Amino acid sequence: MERNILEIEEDCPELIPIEKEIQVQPGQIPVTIITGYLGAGKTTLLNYILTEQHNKRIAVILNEFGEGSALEKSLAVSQDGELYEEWLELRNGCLCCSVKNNGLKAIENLMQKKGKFDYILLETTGLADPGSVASMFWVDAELGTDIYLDGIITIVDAKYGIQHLTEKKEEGLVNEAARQAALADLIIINKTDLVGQEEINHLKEVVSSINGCVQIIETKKSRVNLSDVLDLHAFGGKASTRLFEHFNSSGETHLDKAITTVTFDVQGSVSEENLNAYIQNLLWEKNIEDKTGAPMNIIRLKGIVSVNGKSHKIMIQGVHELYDLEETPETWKLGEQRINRLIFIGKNLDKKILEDMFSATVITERM
Ligand SMILES: Nc1nc2c(ncn2[C@@H]2O[C@H](COP(=O)(O)OP(=O)(O)OP(=O)(O)O)[C@@H](O)[C@H]2O)c(=O)[nH]1
Ligand SMILES: [Zn+2]
Repeated sequence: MERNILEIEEDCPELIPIEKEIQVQPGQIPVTIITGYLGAGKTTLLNYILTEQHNKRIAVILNEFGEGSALEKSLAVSQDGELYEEWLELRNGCLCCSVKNNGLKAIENLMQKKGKFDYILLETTGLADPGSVASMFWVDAELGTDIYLDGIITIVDAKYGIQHLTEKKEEGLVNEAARQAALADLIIINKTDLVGQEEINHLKEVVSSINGCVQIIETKKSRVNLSDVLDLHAFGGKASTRLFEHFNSSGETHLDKAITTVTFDVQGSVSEENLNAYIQNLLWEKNIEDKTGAPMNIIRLKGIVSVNGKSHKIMIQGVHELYDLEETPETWKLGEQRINRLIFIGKNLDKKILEDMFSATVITERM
């Protein structure tokens, strides 16, 4: 069954940042990961930002070694072996360098120029799993004191996006494009000059069927408003979030075997121990199965929960096997219903099973 996009948007609980800047450590620099399939327009976006006048000091790490593409670009880089380590200072205050790997080394080098920039944009290779890049910022404590992950932006080619997103892979292999869409906090449908509005709308439906809670914008030549792409605070990490009040999940999934989004609301307060066990069974043990016996595979997990005995709302953030329970600055108000809201994006998800198992972690109806 086809769902219309407006409906999907209404269905989605949004994680809305409040008091945006408050929790960020002074001096911590946000990093946004720019991902998207080969040739979707990542470098175009970053070049656009590098050449626009915007009064921001942005450090941009370009991936000039797009695997399987841009042969001449990679030749140019390899001619001068060290070139990719070199940071170029541009007239509009931006810094730029190009790298041939996932760019983390470049970030480490960049941190020696601390004070010269306020924001980092990192392009991944077209076939990269942005989740594993994002994970580095979580597990690398040293990086983590200097920078925080602001969000993952996925660029989708308006013309070839559907083909990339729906391409069948051999059993056990992931569809890279679909994974990139699943992990996105913002999706940019680029190259809209190449197709009609009807095709764009169809692509939006496919994108929404994978990631039901993502904001989507349309661009030509990756031209965006900077304010649309920066400071998303998608991981909340150091920022506080709350979930949007309206929430009517249909939780319907229609593309069999494909990546889908499941959301639900459960009332009460959970036991922290049981909650951890629930998440770990899902993310680590992968021993929770759908009705057909296929293990659920969670790519992205977000939520706000009420943990028994805690006055503050707790935020859950997960990417692949990594997850965090973090206390937000927001407290549960006196008499406020304690509603736990969860969003799962992944494969073989069964809403009823996920919800029932979550409900089993609830130990008090209210406090
Ligand atoms: N028609 C059209 N072409 C575009 C648009 N945006 C980018 N392109 C072209 O698409 C090609 C690929 O763009 P890039 O920005 O290099 O794509 P990328 O995602 O960085 O590619 P890789 O790093 O190789 O994966 C370039 O030739 C761009 O000029 C657009 O909106 N419309
Ligand atoms: Zn590129």
